[in-house]
Amino acid sequence: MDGENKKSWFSESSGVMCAVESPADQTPELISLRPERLDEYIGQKDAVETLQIAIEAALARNEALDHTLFHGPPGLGKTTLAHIIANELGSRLTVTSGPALEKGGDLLGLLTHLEEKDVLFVDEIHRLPKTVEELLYPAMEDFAVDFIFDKGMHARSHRYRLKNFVLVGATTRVGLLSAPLRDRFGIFRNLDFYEEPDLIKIARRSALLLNVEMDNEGALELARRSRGTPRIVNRLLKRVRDYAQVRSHGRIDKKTVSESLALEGVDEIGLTNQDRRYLETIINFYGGGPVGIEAIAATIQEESDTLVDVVEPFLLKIGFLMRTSSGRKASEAAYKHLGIAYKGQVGLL
Ligand SMILES: Nc1ncnc2c1ncn2[C@@H]1O[C@H](COP(=O)(O)OP(=O)(O)OP(=O)(O)O)[C@@H](O)[C@H]1O
Repeated sequence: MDGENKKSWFSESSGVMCAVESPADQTPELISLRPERLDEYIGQKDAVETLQIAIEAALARNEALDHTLFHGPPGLGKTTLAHIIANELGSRLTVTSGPALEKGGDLLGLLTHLEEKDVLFVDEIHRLPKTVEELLYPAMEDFAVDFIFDKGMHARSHRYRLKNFVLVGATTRVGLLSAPLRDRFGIFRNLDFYEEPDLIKIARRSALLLNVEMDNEGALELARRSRGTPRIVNRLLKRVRDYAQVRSHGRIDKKTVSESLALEGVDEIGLTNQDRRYLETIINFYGGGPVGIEAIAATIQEESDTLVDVVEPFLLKIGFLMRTSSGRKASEAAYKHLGIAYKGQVGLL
């Protein structure tokens, strides 16, 4: 395959779109803010150390890395780590996602194209259809897939050997993964929200790459408003950069961050209009809760999956939300932040 253009690849048989990248030919505009090596990756110390050891050992033994699963809220760096793993191994990366693999043939098309030690990244792996997931079991465990010909008493099976590839899975809902799939991952890491010092480092690194000047207070203010999430740091940084360029002197400081993010509806602790609407719904419509997620979703006309994956994890992390067996409840801290008088638990009034 040397010398061939390996940037993208389509499974013609199944029509599944996927991207294949080798370390040398990743599209620069897509990954410009993305760390490419483990030593550039900021934070998540335990996960990084586990990977460092596993990758070094696999390279020394000239073996494929164990299959690896990353779980945690969106935007914390799961996809970035999949790219880094491929870079560190010097392997090609094939990118797909659970919902894109509708039929067994879609997955087979990908698996049979993988070379020795290639990395297959499956995002949203919890959304793989059951039939496709079952094909993955022997592929992960024995590096083989079984084709069944004919039916009933004439049924015959043929085992097709695959190259020793590395599966990297990512999910925001680890609880939805079946036990057989979960158990086939040798490395299993949770990514948690980032602490302020790491978010500041990410903001500084991205500002440097975007060639924009930012002072210490500006970086701190941006970090505080980024919901512990690198993707949000980068997104807000681009908005602040625009604002600084057009309305200010081009330099990012505390004032430009506060003013520009106020326009975006992002408050001083990073809550967005959507977060506030979610909390206000629980408090104003449902007396503070407990209330079921479907009722909240219907009231604010949002997908319940979006609320569970995107909105709730950070509100739970900062203690504004409680998930009880009878439903969601807003905490006293949430009332205080929103400036609403707290009357204690409804049931106790
Ligand atoms: N540790 C990190 N250091 C620096 N930048 C990071 C780090 N983690 C993530 N980023 C930045 O945040 C962006 C989002 O990361 P990424 O796409 O890997 O998140 P994700 O967890 O895979 O999210 P999703 O599951 O929603 O795709 C990346 O483009 C990258 O620039």
